[in-house]
Amino acid sequence: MGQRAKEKELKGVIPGILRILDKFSPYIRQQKLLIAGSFLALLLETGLRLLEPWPLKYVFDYILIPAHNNNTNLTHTYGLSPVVLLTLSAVGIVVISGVGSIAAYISTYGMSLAVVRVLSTVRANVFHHLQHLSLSFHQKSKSGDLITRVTADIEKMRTVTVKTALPLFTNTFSLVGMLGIMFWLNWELALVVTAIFPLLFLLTSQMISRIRKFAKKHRDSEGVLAATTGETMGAIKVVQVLSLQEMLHSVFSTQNQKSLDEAIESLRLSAALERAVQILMAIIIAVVLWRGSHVVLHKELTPGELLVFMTYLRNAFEPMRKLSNQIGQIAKATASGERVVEILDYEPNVQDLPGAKPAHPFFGAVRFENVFFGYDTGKDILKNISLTVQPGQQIALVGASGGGKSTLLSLILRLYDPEAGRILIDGQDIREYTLNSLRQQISVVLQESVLFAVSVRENIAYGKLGATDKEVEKAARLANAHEFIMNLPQGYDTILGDRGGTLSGGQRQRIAIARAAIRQAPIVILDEPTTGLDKKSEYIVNSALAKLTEGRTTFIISHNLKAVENADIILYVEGGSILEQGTHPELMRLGGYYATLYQIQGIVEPEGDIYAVEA
Ligand SMILES: Nc1ncnc2c1ncn2[C@@H]1O[C@H](COP(=O)(O)OP(=O)(O)OP(=O)(O)O)[C@@H](O)[C@H]1O
Repeated sequence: MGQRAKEKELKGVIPGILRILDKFSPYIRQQKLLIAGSFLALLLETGLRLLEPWPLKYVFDYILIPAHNNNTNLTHTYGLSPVVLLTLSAVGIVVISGVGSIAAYISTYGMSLAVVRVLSTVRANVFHHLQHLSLSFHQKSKSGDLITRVTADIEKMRTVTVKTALPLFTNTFSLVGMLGIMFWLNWELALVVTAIFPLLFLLTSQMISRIRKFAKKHRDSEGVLAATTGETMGAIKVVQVLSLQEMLHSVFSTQNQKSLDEAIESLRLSAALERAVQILMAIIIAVVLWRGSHVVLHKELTPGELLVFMTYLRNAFEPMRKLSNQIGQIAKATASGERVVEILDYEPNVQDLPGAKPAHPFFGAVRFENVFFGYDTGKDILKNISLTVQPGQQIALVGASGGGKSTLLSLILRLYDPEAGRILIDGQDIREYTLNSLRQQISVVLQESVLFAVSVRENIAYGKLGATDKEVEKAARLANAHEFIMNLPQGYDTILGDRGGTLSGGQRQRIAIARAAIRQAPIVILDEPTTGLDKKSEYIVNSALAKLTEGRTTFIISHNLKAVENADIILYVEGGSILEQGTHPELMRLGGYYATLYQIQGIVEPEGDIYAVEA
């Protein structure tokens, strides 16, 4: 492999680290005092580490060797008697090691604290950012994978930075110091030692990018595993009903094996690199010992100095041996970090425009002007939609499945922005309002309302943050939910199961209506809110909805034409266009799509039955 190719491989990790540092720099800057203090302690620790072998040198050169040579007349050295020198050296060993340990403690603790603080801020920000990313991003992402990025990937970065990167940083510092002193003692021997660096560089650069590649694959596979687990657990009822357990188990096992294979490959590469470095180091030690002994015999170096040299080499050896493993770990953490940065790099495509202002309390006039929209570019789902709605009007959207009804209403909430045309509320383009102030004035009840695994009270109060208990109860009464809530084990304080799984469909809808009602929003969106309910539940939910929507601009999607025949405007939507528009009598007179559908429903469903077939 050519030198250029090797450089290219190393380039993967270093820019990765730089990208991560750059993205995290605002959070790192918040900890600058702590980092600076820990760095000073690190300098002191390094200095003392370099001093460690020197007492031995003095004992060897000035006491032991002369004594060994039968020099009974030991001279004073530096004006000190041999006993004082010996005592000072012994005390020196303890003091150097003691103070060095305190400095090491301060630097390790300080740096670790800074890392933990930075990463916990990063994690909180990633979570915040994720919540603000547009629906289009979330619809394309796997939630399990996103969870892994927020949890396991950040945790990986934390452990590796604290346990690996910081010690590596410290070791690199002392290595530089040791090399400086080695050159000062004997440049020839020091050159032999430095000869190892290009070799080390070649070896590690060759392996590092492969380790990183497998680590990234492994992390991605872990994300896929988490996604499969999340998806399966989230839909466990469907899985059991359809007996999908064995099929999903086999999918999971394949993914699991793939993830393990990648993990093993990156472990194997790390281990191979570590052993190779170990052999390299043994060769260097042998050469230095061989050559160093000659130098001592030629009196160019004292035996004590060779001892210092060898001690440095041994001290350097350990970190260097670990270096390969550490670099492997750092490569893995870099892969994790890049996955986190990937999220932070996503810009929400629906966000507050510059100059957006908080909306005034809406009257509820809504206007679509030649609106075009598609989820994927080049494929229009909505085509040239124009519509005018007066405050307080009830608008029903009916038509075939997949015609674009839900999409049309999601544009009012700015879950997506139109590709062409505009939507106005009270005469002003909704993009000129801040997102929050726009959405706060729209209440939504969907077909399957999602409840959170918190108390009933909190679930309702999520509709208006800071709502009082009185407001919650009032909303629940309006939604015909108060009675059944009071019959729950802890009333309003009953904690619901995941996604409200402990309640019936009708009860969930009524809590969702209470959540919508507490907002007292001037615009209400109902997307098939009674689908899937039995007759009795439907009746109760419908009466709650009637109270919720009274006097408010209301958009309702329904497949049951009888349920919406009293609407002020009925829109027949198909293929992304409004094909017919008017009141029930007008559309019946027209004798078009609506009238045909209405008649079909009347034939299939006996008169008065509020159930309807899907169009
Ligand atoms: N997130 C999405 N990404 C890509 N295409 C989508 C997405 N959501 C909906 N679509 C497509 O857009 C079209 C309109 O869907 P939409 O849900 O608005 O129809 P609908 O009239 O509300 O249908 P239904 O009555 O079944 O709810 C469909 O062809 C659908 O497949």
